Amino acid sequence: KRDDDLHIGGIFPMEGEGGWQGGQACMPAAELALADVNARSDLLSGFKLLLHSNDSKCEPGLGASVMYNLLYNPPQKLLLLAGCSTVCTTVAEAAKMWNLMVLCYGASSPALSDRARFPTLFRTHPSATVHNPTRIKLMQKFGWSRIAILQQAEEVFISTVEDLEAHCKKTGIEIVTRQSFLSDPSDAVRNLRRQDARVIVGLFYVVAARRVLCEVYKHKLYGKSYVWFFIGWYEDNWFETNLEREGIECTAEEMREAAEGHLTTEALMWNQNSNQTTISGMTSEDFRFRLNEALREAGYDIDREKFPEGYQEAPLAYDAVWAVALAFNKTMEKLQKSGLSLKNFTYTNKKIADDIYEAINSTSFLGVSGLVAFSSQGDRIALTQIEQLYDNHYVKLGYYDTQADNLTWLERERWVGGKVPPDRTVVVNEL
Ligand SMILES: CC1(C)CO[C@@H](CC(=O)O)CN1
Repeated sequence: KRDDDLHIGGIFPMEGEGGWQGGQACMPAAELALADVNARSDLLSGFKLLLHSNDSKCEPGLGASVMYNLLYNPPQKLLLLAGCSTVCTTVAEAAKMWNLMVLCYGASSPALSDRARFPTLFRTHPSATVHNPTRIKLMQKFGWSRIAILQQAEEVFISTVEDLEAHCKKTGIEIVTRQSFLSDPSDAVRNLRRQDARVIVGLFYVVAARRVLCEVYKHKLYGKSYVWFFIGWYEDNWFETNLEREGIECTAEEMREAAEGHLTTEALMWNQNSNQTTISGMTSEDFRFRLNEALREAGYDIDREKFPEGYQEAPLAYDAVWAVALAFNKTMEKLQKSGLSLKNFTYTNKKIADDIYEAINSTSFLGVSGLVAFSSQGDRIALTQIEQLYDNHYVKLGYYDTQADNLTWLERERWVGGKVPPDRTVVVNEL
């Protein structure tokens, strides 16, 4: 039987200047998944899944024009894959006009968790708010009920802080001060000292993080009386690189001293149980091996750690294609009962769109990024990981499963002063 083709559009940030150019590793990962699902005789039998890709440079404007090209040029597309929060916002807001599902493999903005604005959006990349229940869990574990927030004035951090404040209200954690800055954090950090902040959650991109850390050093807002929560997806030695280039006035030694002991939270994007076989038949380490092969062929010097952007998120793109293939497979079976197939889909056919929506909404499989399942708002349900920096390297402290409220703790934490820093000045009454 001639192979019929099912077409999907792919919008990948590849060669842009700003933002996240994660398509560099995510597009090869998506192509690996495409080859794998098409090789499966038990999936989409009689059909081949084809991906038509273009570069958005992580620019919403270019992303929109790429989307229109994909939609107004044959063959008709059944669904769109996209990356970058800004591009996903634009694409997902428009896609509903064509009854198209949008699967985002690289979008962390909390604003996307909005079914009113984005009725057809799903994402294998967790929202930035996934860190918040983990932060709260750690505060409760260490008895911190008085915290401060320091954030960069960027949309993703503003909406993450709003979600964190809601969690704090619910759990009786007092926020003594919330300081924000555009690009120079010096006043904000000085205000933290004035408010006697001791447990501080920091939300900013990595360049701003280096500026913050140097101010923290200058104001001595570190050491045995302070606990900092930073974001865990900066590169490992972020606090001692690019200091000259970015005009950081602290030395690498001073930055290391200020960074000692800080905690980080991040969403898990690679299945931790590296010998667990996933739906593709691979373990996440098998996937890493094949991805590295593909990236070497694309010219990246993997063996000298020259990874392309998006390497961390590559499993999310790989699993996004599997989620599409499984959803299409489920939809085909359903349509077959009424003598139809996905070939009957048109941009005005809401009925088939609803079938595809329902199929994605009920997704649940073990991918290379872990269990793939979505919340009612289309958000990826993900585990988070907690690490601590000491002796200049990150040590895994544990994992948190928000759904099950289950904290796996490895008892490896170490505190500069030898005990858990208190969240406020402790007055010792001389007896
Ligand atoms: C963890 C990170 C770096 C957060 O930003 C995502 C990109 C975006 O949200 O635009 C990619 N993954």
